[in-house]
Amino acid sequence: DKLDQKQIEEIERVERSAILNAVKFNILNFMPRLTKIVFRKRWSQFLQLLKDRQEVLIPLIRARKKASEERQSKLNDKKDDYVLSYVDTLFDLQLPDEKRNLTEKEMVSLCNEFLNAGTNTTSTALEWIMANMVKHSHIQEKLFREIKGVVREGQEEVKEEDLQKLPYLKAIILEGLRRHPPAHFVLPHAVTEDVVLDKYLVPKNANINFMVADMGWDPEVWEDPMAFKPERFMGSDNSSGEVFDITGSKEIKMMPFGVGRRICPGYGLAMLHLEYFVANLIWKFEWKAMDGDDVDLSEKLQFTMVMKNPLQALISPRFK
Ligand code: HEM
Repeated sequence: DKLDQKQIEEIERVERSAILNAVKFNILNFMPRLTKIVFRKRWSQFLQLLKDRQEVLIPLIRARKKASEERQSKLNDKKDDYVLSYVDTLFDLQLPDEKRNLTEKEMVSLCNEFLNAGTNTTSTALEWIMANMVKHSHIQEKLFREIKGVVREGQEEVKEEDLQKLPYLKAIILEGLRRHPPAHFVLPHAVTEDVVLDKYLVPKNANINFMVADMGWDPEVWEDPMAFKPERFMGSDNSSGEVFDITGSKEIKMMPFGVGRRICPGYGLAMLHLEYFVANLIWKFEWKAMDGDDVDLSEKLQFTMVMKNPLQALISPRFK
């Protein structure tokens, strides 16, 4: 909140270029000694990007550290309006094995992870869901009617507390995450000891990952998996009748946020954001395809799996 527009644009510039180059730089994770020679130019672009990012974020981290120290020295019994930020939680963190605090560069790396993991994923999911609202006008209409049944006449905004009364909205978000998970894989994991799984040996330290998208499209688990049908998450179509457990604590039918110990720590916030934004975008506007054009759902791998042709739609206010 306290940054000016120029600072925000600078952060956006360095974060955005990291995202746009993520796929290109991926190869540098493998055999750095070799790739430092073979991909010399790519390495120097990557190092420049890190430097740029550090130049933008380190002054902000230092300013925050100063503010938090000043506050500590003045602290008395009175409560103030200080809101603990993510970076505040990093200052006193001790690495248990090395018994040291984080370096500034490590903090930059973590802030970068948090900023990108918390924005790009949600905005990608939102675009896919809205694309499906444009493509399937009957689903959009059904959602609008559901909201109308809950939100009072003349109420400008769908409020956070209204969201829990909108099961069809929730079903649309879940279906969006199943059909178009922003991350087709989770972050790389590794096993800490040799494990035998289904007769296959997974050796200690081996890198493993999970095919998130394919799990959500498995025809043995999901009927007509490539169709966008929110109803599959509603009462009669959902045999247990329970709210779908996105954390996969009992069974894993899809895992757009990963599952277990390393599940996305932001999944609650992400679900809230998606429900809130989709509800309000549909409550306030009617969304239609351009000139009767169909919506192209082709994918492109960026940092997340984005729409190859970004969504274009005609939107008109519902209330004038
Ligand atoms: C629709 C939105 C989102 C999706 C689909 C998503 C998905 C994921 C996935 C698949 C992972 C990897 C899990 C694993 O390695 O097993 C992950 C990790 C992570 N997510 Fe999210 N995420 C979303 C939103 C958010 C938000 C809003 C935040 C923060 C406010 C966030 C912060 C993180 C962080 C920090 C990690 C790394 C955790 C770690 O290293 O263990 N994500 N997310």
